[in-house]
Amino acid sequence: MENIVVFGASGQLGQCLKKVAAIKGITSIFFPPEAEANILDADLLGKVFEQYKPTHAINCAAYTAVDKAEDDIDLARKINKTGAENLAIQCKAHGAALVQVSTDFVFKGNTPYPLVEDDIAEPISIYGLTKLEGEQDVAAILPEHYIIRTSWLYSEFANNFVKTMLKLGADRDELKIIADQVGTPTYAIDLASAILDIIAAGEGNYGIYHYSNEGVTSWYDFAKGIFDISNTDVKTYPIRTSEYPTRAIRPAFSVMDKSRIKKTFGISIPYWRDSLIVCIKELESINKI
Ligand SMILES: NC(=O)C1=CN([C@@H]2O[C@H](COP(=O)(O)OP(=O)(O)OC[C@H]3O[C@@H](n4cnc5c(N)ncnc54)[C@H](OP(=O)(O)O)[C@@H]3O)[C@@H](O)[C@H]2O)C=CC1
Ligand SMILES: Cc1cn([C@H]2C[C@H](O)[C@@H](COP(=O)(O)OP(=O)(O)O[C@H]3O[C@@H](C)C(=O)[C@@H](O)[C@H]3O)O2)c(=O)[nH]c1=O
Repeated sequence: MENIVVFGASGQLGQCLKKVAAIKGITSIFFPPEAEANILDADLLGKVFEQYKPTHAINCAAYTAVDKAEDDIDLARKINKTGAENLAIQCKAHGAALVQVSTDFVFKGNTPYPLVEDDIAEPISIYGLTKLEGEQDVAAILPEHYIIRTSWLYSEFANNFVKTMLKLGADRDELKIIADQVGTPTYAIDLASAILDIIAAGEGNYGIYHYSNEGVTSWYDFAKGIFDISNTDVKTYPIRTSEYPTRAIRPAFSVMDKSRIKKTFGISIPYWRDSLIVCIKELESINKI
């Protein structure tokens, strides 16, 4: 019987896991708050593992402020690398497997094809680099790992591109959005469901996996989809990356090939626009209350 502990429980994916676990009727899953389960505090982690005796830990804790990380390297590295390493050490000591969530930003973003798990990771940002370091530490310490790289996460919870666009769309007459960065959005509820299904399968098959929704889009077309589905009336202009300077460089192309996760675990993945419709309906029903 699986016994799961989620770290980073109050973040976007942590909250999605809580919602999906309740829908699936999973009761042996625990969401200790950061004060009780800080991944930088080895003693605290030891106590959490003693208390819950997990068969699986899911690491949703991360430093995700991509631009800020460029100037906050030490903290980004502590959380994304050392925190992951701490969890892998605890899992090893207590016989648990670890789901380590990672990102498309470990790639440079210059391939002419969807990225497979064995493609060379060459991060171009501090966030991407520290996430890759976290992956490498986990893999070196703990063979019983699932490293799941995902991209462009959004949901009804926490901060994300969908919620930012809905807010900006309501406040402004026009928006300029990058059209030459291409990838795939991922509804964090779909990812949470896939993670819980992988754990429930209980068949090992450890390793690196790519997971996003199906399809390909740009940030511009993603925004157009958000405004179309939510009936938001705002003028949008497609722009180049060079016209929207940011502190961190982002990959131009980070579409991931999901064949491995689909084949290994028999997971079917929704098309990105279909999931976006579900999320916006969810947001609309929350806002009505
Ligand atoms: N968001 C995205 O677009 C994408 C995210 N990912 C990856 O998915 C995973 C989940 O991301 P998401 O849920 O969106 O991120 P969030 O930023 O929403 O959540 C991360 C959570 O980790 C918490 N945290 C930070 N430091 C610690 C710590 N020392 N101990 C315990 N918790 C801590 C944060 O708390 P606080 O807010 O207090 O700092 C926050 O609640 C991450 O691994 C991320 O790298 C991958 C691709 C895309
Ligand atoms: C707000 C805004 C953003 N953009 C662009 C900037 C950027 O290239 C893109 C997305 O911006 P954001 O800052 O919302 O997203 P960003 O933080 O870059 O998203 C990334 O987060 C990390 C955690 C990941 O792991 C990645 O997979 C990815 O989801 O949209 C515009 O072009 N116009 C705008 O008005």
